[in-house]
Amino acid sequence: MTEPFLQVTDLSKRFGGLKATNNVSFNIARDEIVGLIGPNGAGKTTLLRLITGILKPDAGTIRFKGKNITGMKVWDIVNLGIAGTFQNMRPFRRLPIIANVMVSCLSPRAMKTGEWVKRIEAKAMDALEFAGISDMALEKASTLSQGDLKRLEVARAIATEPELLLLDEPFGGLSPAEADLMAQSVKRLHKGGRFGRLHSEGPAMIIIEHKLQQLMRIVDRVIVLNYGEVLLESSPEEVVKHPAVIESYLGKGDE
Ligand SMILES: Nc1ncnc2c1ncn2[C@@H]1O[C@H](COP(=O)(O)OP(=O)(O)OP(=O)(O)O)[C@@H](O)[C@H]1O
Repeated sequence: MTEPFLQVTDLSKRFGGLKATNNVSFNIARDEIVGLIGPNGAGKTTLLRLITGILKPDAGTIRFKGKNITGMKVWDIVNLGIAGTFQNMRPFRRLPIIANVMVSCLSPRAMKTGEWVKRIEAKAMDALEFAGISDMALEKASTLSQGDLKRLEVARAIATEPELLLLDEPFGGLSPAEADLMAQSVKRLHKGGRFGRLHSEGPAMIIIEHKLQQLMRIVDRVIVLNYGEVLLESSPEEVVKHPAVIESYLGKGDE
């Protein structure tokens, strides 16, 4: 039997007495886009941070392409092909926006031997173009709005040419029209191909998002978290109909 692409088993993480992630198990297939939803504080961001190695779990395992990556360093996990964007965005604020993306292009995974700075710059520019902020490339990252910081994070993540992309609220801070465009771009990226000099293998994706309208249009499956546990795992159509989801999540309105 072939190993699942990503396999999370009995994952738990506590912060003091709080069980932020409680015995969470799920698999992701190579060709999937999966939505991760749930009320504020349900443990969504914690779960993605555990997968990328920013946080270490107290218990459980994470396997990627058959390899146990539990507790590995972030940089090593990036090099295996997992990249993420996170709410707590910390760019190099004094550097130009394009330099922030060039740093990602310099990861051993993304950089081909003998590549010249000009080529890396061109690749970073393509990533910025994909994210819709190439016109601001030479401005300092400190000048970016919240919404544009999000786009910078997307550009930085895709510049590593990941096989698994973890997006934390990619539509946050964007207007409905901008969110629609970003959703289309995300879907296009998932299909894979060339974006200028950037090659996309068509990454599998896990997307945290409160803007369900845009999210449900692009995902194959949805995992609903509540109090750190998996409440439900189903198709978008089933999830939006589920009484527990309507009560605990949709009832509060599609923000
Ligand atoms: N570093 C930390 N130290 C202590 N508590 C934390 C830490 N990170 C998260 N928590 C707590 O863990 C719980 C889960 O937080 P998390 O950010 O994962 O939820 P979330 O589902 O992503 O929420 P939101 O939709 O608001 O972003 C929350 O109660 C949060 O306060």
